Amino acid sequence: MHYADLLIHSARMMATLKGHSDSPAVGEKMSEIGLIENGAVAIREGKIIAVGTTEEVRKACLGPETKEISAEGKVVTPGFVDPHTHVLYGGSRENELSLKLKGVPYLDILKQGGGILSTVRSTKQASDEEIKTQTNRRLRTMLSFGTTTAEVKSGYGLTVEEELRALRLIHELDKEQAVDLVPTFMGAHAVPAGYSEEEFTDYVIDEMLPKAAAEGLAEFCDVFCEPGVFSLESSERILVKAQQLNLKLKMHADELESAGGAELAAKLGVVSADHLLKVSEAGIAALAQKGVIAALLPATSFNLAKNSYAPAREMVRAGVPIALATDSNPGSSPTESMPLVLTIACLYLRLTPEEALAGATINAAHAIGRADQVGSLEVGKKGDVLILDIPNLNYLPYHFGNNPVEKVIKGGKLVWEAQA
Ligand SMILES: N=CN[C@@H](CCC(=O)O)C(=O)O
Ligand SMILES: [Zn+2]
Repeated sequence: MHYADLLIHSARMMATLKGHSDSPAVGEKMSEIGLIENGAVAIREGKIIAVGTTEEVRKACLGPETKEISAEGKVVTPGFVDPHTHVLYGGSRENELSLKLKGVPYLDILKQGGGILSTVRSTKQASDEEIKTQTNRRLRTMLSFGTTTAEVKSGYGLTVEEELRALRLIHELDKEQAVDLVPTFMGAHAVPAGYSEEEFTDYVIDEMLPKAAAEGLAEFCDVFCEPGVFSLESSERILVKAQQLNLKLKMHADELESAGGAELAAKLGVVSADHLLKVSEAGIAALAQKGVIAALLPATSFNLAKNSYAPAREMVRAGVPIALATDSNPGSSPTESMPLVLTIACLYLRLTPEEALAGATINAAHAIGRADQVGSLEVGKKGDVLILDIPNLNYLPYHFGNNPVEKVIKGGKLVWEAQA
């Protein structure tokens, strides 16, 4: 055994999330978070080389050059994985708050040329540098709230050039800052003026997807499948084409209306179906049967302020793997905070803190094809570790609206620390 570069020790409680890397945690297994009291984790050259009690890990890998960090009295977890974000954009949409408070529905704002289409305009107007500066600030906030890996979608371009630009910027940002980014192509995010849904679907299939795939710019393809945006039929056509181009699939499904989105997700065998507020019983059964991950976005439900949340308990009972994400975007979820998502997930999705943590780490890693690298504290994985300044796991969702993160370690390096 080699000596560690970094050894984090004496954690009052360390949640390793071990044992779920081959397949996502489902049902009762979502509560098995691999707790170790007085836990320690050792990292060398960016990767985890030992996990166990402080005594065991010190004995195995403490060397003369090893840097040590004490987590005494604190909780240690893997870095959060945020598997659904739209964090790359220009501008903001706080002007839509008053419309929302007057009761104007989200899709009506879009139909009037606002919503997503308003962000498409502000993104187009912004230079590459402006978009990167704004997105970097958001990514830094995500990091400060413990997110070490995040999926990021295009979808505020809606032309070939603008969608490719977004994907290129995601690649550049991935290299330039600490949060690891997984790029998703989402040209089918809204239908711009001047197109029918069918015409724009053809454009996505014939022009956008082949170019995005040819440049190797995206790992996943996602579609906003919702009556009034992209129908089941259009969504299926787009996703089938994406699959032919070797992209992995995701779907925004059954968010605002129950319309067979989950059933289509299961039929296509997508990696994750996201939102699912209005998923049908048959849809839940189909997701469970196909092992499709339900990526739930409770901060979006909270922010849409309609008292409507995904039926998470039914999904856990049915054996659907649950992941949690911020959905960070300028309209339906302008937040970067996974701890806030965990609180809303416990209070309104009725997940236990253990289930919520599994959803925000290992199952989230599965939802973006990274479970071999992140999402748990296990030998061989990236040294992405959080030290949370809380005495136990219940405290994480319990004390809401603040930041419980004391230190963020990414690839064995301290990349963020709370002010003393
Ligand atoms: N629902 C569709 N897309 C995003 C919202 C994007 C926006 O409003 O800008 C979502 O997942 O909530
Ligand atoms: Zn989304």
